[in-house]
Amino acid sequence: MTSHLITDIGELTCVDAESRVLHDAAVVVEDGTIAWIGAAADAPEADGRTCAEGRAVLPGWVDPHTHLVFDGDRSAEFEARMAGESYAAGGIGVTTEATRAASDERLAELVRGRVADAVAGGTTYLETKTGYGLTVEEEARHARLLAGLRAEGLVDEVTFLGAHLVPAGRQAEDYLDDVVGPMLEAVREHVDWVDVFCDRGAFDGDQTRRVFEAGRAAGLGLRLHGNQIEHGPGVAVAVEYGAASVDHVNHLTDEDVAALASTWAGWDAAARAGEPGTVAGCLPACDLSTRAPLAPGRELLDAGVPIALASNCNPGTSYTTSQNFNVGTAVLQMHLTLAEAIEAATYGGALALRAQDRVGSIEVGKRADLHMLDAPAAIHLAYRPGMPLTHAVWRAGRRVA
Ligand SMILES: N=CN[C@@H](CCC(=O)O)C(=O)O
Ligand SMILES: [Zn+2]
Repeated sequence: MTSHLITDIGELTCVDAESRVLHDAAVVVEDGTIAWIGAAADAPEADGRTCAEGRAVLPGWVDPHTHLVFDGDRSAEFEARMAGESYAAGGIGVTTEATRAASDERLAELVRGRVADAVAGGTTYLETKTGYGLTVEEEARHARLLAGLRAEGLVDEVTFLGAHLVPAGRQAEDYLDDVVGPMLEAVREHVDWVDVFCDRGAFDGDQTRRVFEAGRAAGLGLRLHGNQIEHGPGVAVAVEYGAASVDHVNHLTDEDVAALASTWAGWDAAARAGEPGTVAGCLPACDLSTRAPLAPGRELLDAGVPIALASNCNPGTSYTTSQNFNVGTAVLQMHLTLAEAIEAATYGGALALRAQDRVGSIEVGKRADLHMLDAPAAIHLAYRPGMPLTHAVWRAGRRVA
């Protein structure tokens, strides 16, 4: 057994059920797991030692929503949007064409680079998706690539998003026959989740139900892109099927918020036990990049709906993996407290991936995923937006940045 002591931590944000923030603290990691937390003065001896010199430490970010398998450039589309164009789902087809043309080696190199960027920004637990293949062969190729990276420990959860867009030249129902049939069959062994883009220009409520039925029957967890472009059935379908998360949530009615809150009736937040409901995934970088109204994170929290902050890294709507940026923006623009924003980007993401018993907080027995800032307090994430504040990152106790 090897142990490592991280000591002289100026501010330790645990994100545990009591929301403890310790000062002059220390953490001991043993074989990749958090073994001890307490006052630096009381810390036990360990084989190795890192002195934080008063810096702040928090859990590594959990990013429960990314699309990292893509090639091609859509900066012109972004520029047109900044000149007044609206975001439309059709851009997915542009990336699909470029991604299909990329070799396995090139795609793997691109994904590895994006994961490295995420880790360098403090992310230690990451979900990512297919969705720019949109044929049986291509979706299977992307799912295989991601499963390989998961086996290497580079990504943590893999999602099948064959229902991202109806590809050019296909009819929706005919394409969905593939998605719920041979495509699902081909990706099944490589993926953990199934996702659907339920919105204008993509799939409607009944089409989403069809994919959910098939995904559930195949043993996959359910997640959804919904209520991004306009108000629609996304949240209602996510609630109906007990999806782990519904992400974007820019256009919500009071009924949507109440329906999401109702899914948490079996969850004891104080004990962090019971049956978790549907997490609302808020994507501030995406909202800014599409000039959409920021997701109503404040209202959702006030209504009792746990939220997650995710990067949604993709070439169309959110070309960033920076959770530091999202946390700063959530405080500055979404009116979350710092504690709420950090929890949403750590424990909230873990809940959205049903990984809350393993990651998302600094507690004895959890995986030692730690993020040290080059700052004495985590509020610097909002106080100094855009600054390179990540100083060191440990994933399962191993220093990765
Ligand atoms: N909205 C659906 N999918 C992505 C965008 C995909 C794209 O435009 O390439 C998203 O989550 O924002
Ligand atoms: Zn997305």
